[in-house]
Amino acid sequence: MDLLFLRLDSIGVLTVNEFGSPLHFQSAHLLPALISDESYIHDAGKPDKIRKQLEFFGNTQETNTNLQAEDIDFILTQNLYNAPLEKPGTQTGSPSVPYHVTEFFAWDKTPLDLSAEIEAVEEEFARLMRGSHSTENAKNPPKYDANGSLGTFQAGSRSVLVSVSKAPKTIQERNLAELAELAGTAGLNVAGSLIQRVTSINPRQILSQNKLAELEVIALQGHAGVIVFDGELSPAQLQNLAELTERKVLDRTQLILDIFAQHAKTGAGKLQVEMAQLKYTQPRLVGKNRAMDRLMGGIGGRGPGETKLETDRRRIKDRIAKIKIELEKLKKQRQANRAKRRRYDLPAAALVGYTNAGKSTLLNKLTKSEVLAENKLFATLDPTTRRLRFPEEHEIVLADTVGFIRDLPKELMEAFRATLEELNEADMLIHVLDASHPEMEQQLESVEKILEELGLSDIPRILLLNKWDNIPKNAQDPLLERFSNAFPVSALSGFGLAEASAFIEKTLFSKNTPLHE
Ligand SMILES: Nc1nc2c(ncn2[C@@H]2O[C@H](COP(=O)(O)OP(=O)(O)OP(=O)(O)O)[C@@H](O)[C@H]2O)c(=O)[nH]1
Ligand SMILES: [Mg+2]
Repeated sequence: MDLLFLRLDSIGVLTVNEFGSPLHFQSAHLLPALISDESYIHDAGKPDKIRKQLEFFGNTQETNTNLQAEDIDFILTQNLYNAPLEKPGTQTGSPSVPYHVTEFFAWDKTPLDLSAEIEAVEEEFARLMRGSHSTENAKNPPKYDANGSLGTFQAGSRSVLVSVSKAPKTIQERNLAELAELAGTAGLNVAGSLIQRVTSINPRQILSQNKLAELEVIALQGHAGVIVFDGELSPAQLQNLAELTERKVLDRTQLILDIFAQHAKTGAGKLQVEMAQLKYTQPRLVGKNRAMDRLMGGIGGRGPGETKLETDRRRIKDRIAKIKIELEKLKKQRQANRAKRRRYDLPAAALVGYTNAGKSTLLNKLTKSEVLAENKLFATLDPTTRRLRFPEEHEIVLADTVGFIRDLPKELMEAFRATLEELNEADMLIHVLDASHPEMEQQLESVEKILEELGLSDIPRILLLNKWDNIPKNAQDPLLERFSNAFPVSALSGFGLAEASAFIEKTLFSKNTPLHE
């Protein structure tokens, strides 16, 4: 840990006799880790050796490394030991741990030429870290990245996912599974994960020193340049992390914002996402600025970093003001479009639901169109409307909308309120639920909560249990009993759509339901 955090080239231990004369010497340095997934297989024989080594040095735990018993266990279970421990002094071609410990030398036989070895190791580090975090900024300068920790990352970057929460481990695991999907959609590879259950969240320090050390080791092993936290990091937490790790730190909100930025197609969509990103970045720049104040204080000047931050902040403010005006214009346009539609007096239905539930697939199937539908979160960002013709000359406008997600970041909620405003005008909401998803109950709940927050609970609604083709026969009846008003459908195969459409048509065209006031 000290090699890692204090950036030491090497740590050496010298034992002395009762008169203070040197006896033995042993040293250790970090290695560029080459860990494959298989190397996590536990080998019961070796951990004892590390324990013995630690015991040999007696007080190593307290004075040298602050290692707690818990950390040692962690290191042992993560197989942080290597072949050289067995045959001291020999370095195997592909080490399974990121450090190397030399053999014990009698002091008078110690070969103390470390510099050549360190130089070689550093070269190797530089070579292996290419494509990891060290070159991230140089190749792809992020737009609003004033401190190296906010902003974009390169596609294909390796990441470690972290959950720190009061929730039980099973829930944290579930949330990390969704975070992994988000990370994959954003273009990150997942190299590892870390879960910590806490009794309360520290508003300044999201991870304890020990856990942060674990995280660094996992990231080092997995060559991960990006760390993604589930949930939202406060400016202070982010700032502290940025001081302690050189890796790019993202939280769930930033990840979602990034996906939105990648997927937005229309002018309005892009502006809305940019606005949300700016609003999220702004307070976090201020936070970092204070750290910079403190750092610069020592040499008594205002550093170039700070000046840059100030211009960055001013630019962000200007940009937000400009975007606001643009969005206002677009809103007027949309209102005009809606007014035009109303003149034709076509009833409107909107597809709503959790992201990836199958809304776009359903729109395509019902209206024989080809809007983008794919196995990605937030494939749809820009609302698309299509006409849907029923038998008997009945025609409606069907709108596809952006998918919902649990704990939708409030910046996004605000940004998309304008788009979702269209939902207010809908005469009917078609709630598409992925009935085959292991989290379907939670997804249903999230969607209903968001609909309520948007003030849409009163609009007539139909619930579709989509992806019915994925539901095993014996699970079908219990589902139909549980959701007695819902329609089982498959947007992919078309199963159940005739019944569902008939119900939609009846709701929209029955004389008793006033559609337009
Ligand atoms: N097996 C099965 N897969 C489906 C069905 N409907 C949709 N899918 C798949 O689910 C994935 C997501 O579908 P989309 O239509 O893009 O979902 P969406 O709700 O529009 O998602 P976002 O726009 O990302 O919020 C795609 O890979 C679809 O092929 C279905 O009835 N059965
Ligand atoms: Mg979609």
